[in-house]
Amino acid sequence: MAYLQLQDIHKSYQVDHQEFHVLNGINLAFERGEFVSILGESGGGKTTLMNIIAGLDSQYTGDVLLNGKSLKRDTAKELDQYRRSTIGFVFQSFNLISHLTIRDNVLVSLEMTNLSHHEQLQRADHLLDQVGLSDHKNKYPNQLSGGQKQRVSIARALASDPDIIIADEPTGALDAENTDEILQLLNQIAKDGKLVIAVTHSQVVANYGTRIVHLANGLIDDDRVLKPAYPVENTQKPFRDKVASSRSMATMAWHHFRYNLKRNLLIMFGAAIGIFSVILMLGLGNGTKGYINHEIYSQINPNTIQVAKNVNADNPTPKETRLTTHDQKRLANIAGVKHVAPGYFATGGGQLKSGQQTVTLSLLQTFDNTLRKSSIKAGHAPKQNEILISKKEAKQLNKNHPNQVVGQKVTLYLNIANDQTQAPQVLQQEVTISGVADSNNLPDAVSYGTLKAMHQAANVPFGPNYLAVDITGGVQNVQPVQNKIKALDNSKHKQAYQITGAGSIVSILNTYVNLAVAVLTSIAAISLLVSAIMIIVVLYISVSERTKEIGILRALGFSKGNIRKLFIFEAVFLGFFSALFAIVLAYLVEWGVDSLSQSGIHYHIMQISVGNAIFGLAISVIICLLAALLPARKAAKVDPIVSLSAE
Ligand SMILES: Nc1ncnc2c1ncn2[C@@H]1O[C@H](COP(=O)(O)OP(=O)(O)OP(=O)(O)O)[C@@H](O)[C@H]1O
Repeated sequence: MAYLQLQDIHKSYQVDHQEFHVLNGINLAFERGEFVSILGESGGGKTTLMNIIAGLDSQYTGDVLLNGKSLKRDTAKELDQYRRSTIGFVFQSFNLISHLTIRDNVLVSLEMTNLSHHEQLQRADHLLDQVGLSDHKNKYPNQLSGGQKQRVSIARALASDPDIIIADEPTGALDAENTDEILQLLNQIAKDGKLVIAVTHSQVVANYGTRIVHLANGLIDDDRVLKPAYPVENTQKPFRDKVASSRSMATMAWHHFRYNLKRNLLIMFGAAIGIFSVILMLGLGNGTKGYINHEIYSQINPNTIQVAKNVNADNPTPKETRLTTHDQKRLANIAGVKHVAPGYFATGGGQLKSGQQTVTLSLLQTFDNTLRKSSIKAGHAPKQNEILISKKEAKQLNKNHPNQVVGQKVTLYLNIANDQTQAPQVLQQEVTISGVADSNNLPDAVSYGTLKAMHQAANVPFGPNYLAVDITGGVQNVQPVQNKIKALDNSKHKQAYQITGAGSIVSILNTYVNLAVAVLTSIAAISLLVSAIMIIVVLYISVSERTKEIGILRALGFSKGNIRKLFIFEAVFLGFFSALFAIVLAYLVEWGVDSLSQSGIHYHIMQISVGNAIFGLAISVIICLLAALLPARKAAKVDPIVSLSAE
């Protein structure tokens, strides 16, 4: 049984609905140790036959047997494996990968072996030494002469220690001296026990080998043995072949990424703009939210909330809004509630009178923990028969020195509705101004005891119309407790209580800010779409530019999956570095904006979190991955025969 056998090979091409016969029944048998030259007229089908032997073309009739095993029924993966382990290619136009060094070109084949990286390097260096190129291993292909390039391609063909070397016009582009050197190398390969099949037009080349096969009209018309095949001693391979790992494909993609660095920098800059805008908007959202919360929380205590009775009526009577000790106990029993204090909010308003001056009070309530002591600019919190007033009202009493009103005696008039007599009534009490609040918007405040005494003195029923609920721990505990309070019901209402006071609007404000940030981020995200389209275009161009490289890799035994990964990895690098670029840019802008906002509003209005940066990175990589899917698929589908014959 011959080592390689071609049985009745027929091959035809369909051109304009016409069948064009190229091979009309080829029968040949080859042994290892032979150096066979295939001669024949141009267009006679020599390359077509080589592609069939190499497992690149499976659209033929007849069979190719290797050690008696048919290639015909092999799957695409099995044919990849056959090329990887059994076939080495030497092309007329060398077909080296231009962005890889000489050594890396040889290493490409070695990536598909089970040798360690160190052993791969050793073997690549040994092979380059064998072809006399050890001094050139760090050069790129365009820095070599034609003969040197062909020697690299021979070193690459030998890298995976294949049993068959297919050389298509190996000396076609070389002068006489280089031709002689290459023929000596090919002859040595045959002497080492491999089967060398060379397609040639040159009788000189043909005479160098051990056998000449002549092809005419798609048939073998002459098969001459010049000398016996070289003896084959050891056919045991020193290592095994394997599918190239993802790591190898990533390394290869990285080489190409670096080789095209200038172009990639421009693409990355374009892609980074979108990511940068998104990160910036998120940072601005954090800052704005933080600023609003900071402004509000510096005046009110977020850990104390005001809880009122839920009443449907538009003008509820005081009795309807009054909370009982039962309500107080119910709220105190909720997990996370530290303390519940009665509070009163004067819905009817009131006035302060001092001599001829009258100040209308916009808001009056009991001083409770919702109001921060730190918000008192002058004086102290109100005790019995004292009142804390806002800055605005203090200015009405003393325009030039508002803080000097502290200690001044005034008369407090309180408008109430007496729910026994159903008539409006005015309560009055002499009080001392205990302090001035550091804001125009904070309510005036008296102690609960003061209000209680005023009502009792006039014999009017009194009770809290809200409860100040202190919540343990940090601000994050507030929402869960609020939710629990909202879940409580009573005989009249599904929701027995409502949360009131300034604290309740913080979450509403935050919702608005979140909404605004989401809108701005979505607008910024449109530029991401533009980036994605740009990356798709760039990768498509890259696939077209690299069809030859894809063909070479497929001929060397890289699978379709490997080729897909090659492009996907390159896209991931693009996405990753674009995002890094965007993150650095965003932090620089944050630094600039913050120095301005610090001097203006004394607050970091731009707050890019690590989470925002990671989000930007993830989005960028995901977009590039998605953008790479179609081009990578196209690359994997490239027909190696077509791409290798491309000009
Ligand atoms: N994909 C294809 N579609 C149609 N015809 C093709 C295709 N590939 C090759 N042919 C034709 O098949 C014939 C054999 O081509 P092939 O390249 O095998 O010849 P060759 O003997 O290697 O020629 P040369 O010595 O000039 O390189 C040619 O006539 C060519 O035009």
